[in-house]
Amino acid sequence: MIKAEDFTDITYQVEEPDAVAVVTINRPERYNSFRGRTVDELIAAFKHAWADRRVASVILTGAGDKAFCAGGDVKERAETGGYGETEWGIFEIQRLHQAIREIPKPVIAAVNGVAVGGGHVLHVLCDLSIASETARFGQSGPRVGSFDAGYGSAYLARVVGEKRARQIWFLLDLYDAQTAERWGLVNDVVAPDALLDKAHEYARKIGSYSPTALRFLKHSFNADSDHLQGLGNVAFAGLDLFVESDEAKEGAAAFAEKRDPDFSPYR
Ligand SMILES: CC(C)(COP(=O)(O)OP(=O)(O)OC[C@H]1O[C@@H](n2cnc3c(N)ncnc32)[C@H](O)[C@@H]1OP(=O)(O)O)[C@@H](O)C(=O)NCCC(=O)NCCSC(=O)c1cc(O)c2ccccc2c1O
Repeated sequence: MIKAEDFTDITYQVEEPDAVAVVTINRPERYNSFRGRTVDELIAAFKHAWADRRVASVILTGAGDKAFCAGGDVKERAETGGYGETEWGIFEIQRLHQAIREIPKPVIAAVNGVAVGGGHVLHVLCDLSIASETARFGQSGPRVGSFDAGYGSAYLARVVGEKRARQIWFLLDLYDAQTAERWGLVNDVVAPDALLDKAHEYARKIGSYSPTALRFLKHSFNADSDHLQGLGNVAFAGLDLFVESDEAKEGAAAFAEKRDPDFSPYR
């Protein structure tokens, strides 16, 4: 497992007064999109936080004021056909989803900018989400030749309801923080410079409560939707094959070349 001092794509800090681990995706030049290395580091960070008795909750955020996370690094995918080197030679995004759900401590997303594609899925999987007033939310897979037919769609529908989830995935618009709050996609909306303070306020409260009670509650909330993991296994197996196709490659290439994709041959 990657040691915290070797992290290149994220930063990891334990802030003891609030008993919180702050995990920051640190690729602002790529809108904090993730490659394989980023995903490996995020998994390691959640394991560090899980094992550390000083930590009662985790804040997940992005560096800078533009992006929380723009999902998979589409430029890397367009250039290399994949998401780059990883520790085990596997792109372990599903393991990251599991780590966020299974760590027996609440995870708070502090959404500081765009949360799009796989980055939107990350915040949806967090236990709580706080948005900056400037945050924007949405999915983009069908525009760039991708989809998340596991938690990213089925669990999203539990959060916002079927119609809104289908709207998010079929229209691919971006929604502002106020709309996200109205839809129940985020718990709070605050001014950009108050975002981390609000996240720490949540963490401080959580840190004062019984960790065992919180652990049972988190597992209990999860139990009802844990079977979606199986759906995710099917979906990601399909996605691995789909991203190899000309149709999916057209989506990634169009994004990198700053043009509209032409999916008409694949109808
Ligand atoms: C995020 C945006 C809506 C922001 O739009 P805006 O107009 O504000 O900014 P720009 O478009 O000018 O972007 C600024 C700058 O950042 C670069 N950038 C943005 N997003 C990415 C990205 N995802 N990868 C790489 N680089 C990115 C952008 O190119 C600009 O750089 P310049 O050098 O040109 O200045 C908008 O940018 C946007 O729509 N971005 C793409 C969002 C997206 O499609 N994400 C990927 C979805 S697919 C995915 O997430 C995914 C997840 C998985 O878990 C998978 C698992 C297995 C296989 C595939 C998976 C997968 O595809």
